[in-house]
Amino acid sequence: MQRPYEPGELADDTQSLVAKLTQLASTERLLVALDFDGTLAPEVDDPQRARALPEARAAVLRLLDLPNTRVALISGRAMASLEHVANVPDSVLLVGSHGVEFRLDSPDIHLNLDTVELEQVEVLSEVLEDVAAGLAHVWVETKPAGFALHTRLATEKDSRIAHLQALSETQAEIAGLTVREGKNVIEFSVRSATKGEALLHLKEYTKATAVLYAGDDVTDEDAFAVLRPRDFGLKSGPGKTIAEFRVHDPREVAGVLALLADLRAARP
Ligand SMILES: O=P(O)(O)OC[C@H]1O[C@H](O[C@H]2O[C@H](CO)[C@@H](O)[C@H](O)[C@H]2O)[C@H](O)[C@@H](O)[C@@H]1O
Repeated sequence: MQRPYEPGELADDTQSLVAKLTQLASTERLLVALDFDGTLAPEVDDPQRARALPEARAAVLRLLDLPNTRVALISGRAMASLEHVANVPDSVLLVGSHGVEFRLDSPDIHLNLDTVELEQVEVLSEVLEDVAAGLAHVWVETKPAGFALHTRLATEKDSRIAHLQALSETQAEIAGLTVREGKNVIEFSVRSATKGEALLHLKEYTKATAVLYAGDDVTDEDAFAVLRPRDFGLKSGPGKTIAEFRVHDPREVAGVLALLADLRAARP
């Protein structure tokens, strides 16, 4: 088992990270918004088996208990899948399907696809299931307003074919489709929404005076893009980013969240 994270083990530029985190911790109303896969939970082959690291979960629960502090998860997962894998108290605000689905302080989740969208979902399903059927280890995950085509366990060649076929065949059938490329996945949605729009909505909803956003994938860049100078952007893992700070992996994300909880709990 890995030993617990110690402050001082953070990746690059620890001093400025701690200084900015200290400033963030003193804000009046704090929103901590977190991506799930690759940020709180290490990547695994079966999406339904992904779980937040125990230390990440513990830090989230500590933050949740602090006054004037809200915690949100903003994920590409469908809401039902996010609820299942995250298994967090109802007071955590949830955003699913990259900003298409919201679970705020009431249990109701409204989506209400119109007739055209419902037809598009059906066409998408047929096209993508067809692509997946012809290639080994390529499979389709269903979401309320679209689908994710997973290629994690496929060969590089099959993965390329899957992406090319899925892109050309879906776009030939449906105009204006939202397409998002992620880690070993390509996603198609009949509703357009971004994590940036979701974060702005949550910021307004919580009346937050400052925000921490942490994420690891390309779609998280939309959320980093709406952060203001007083906010805190944290990228988990490698890859191009506009986030101000970076750590190596979910374990280090958990370390940052634990330190934020310490700093916020200790503020006068
Ligand atoms: O926005 P996120 O919370 O990061 O969700 C992004 C996608 O996560 C899931 O897929 C990814 O994680 C899986 C589990 O580690 C992995 O097997 C897969 O290769 C990754 O792409 C989820 O299945 C997708 O629906 C999410 O959009």
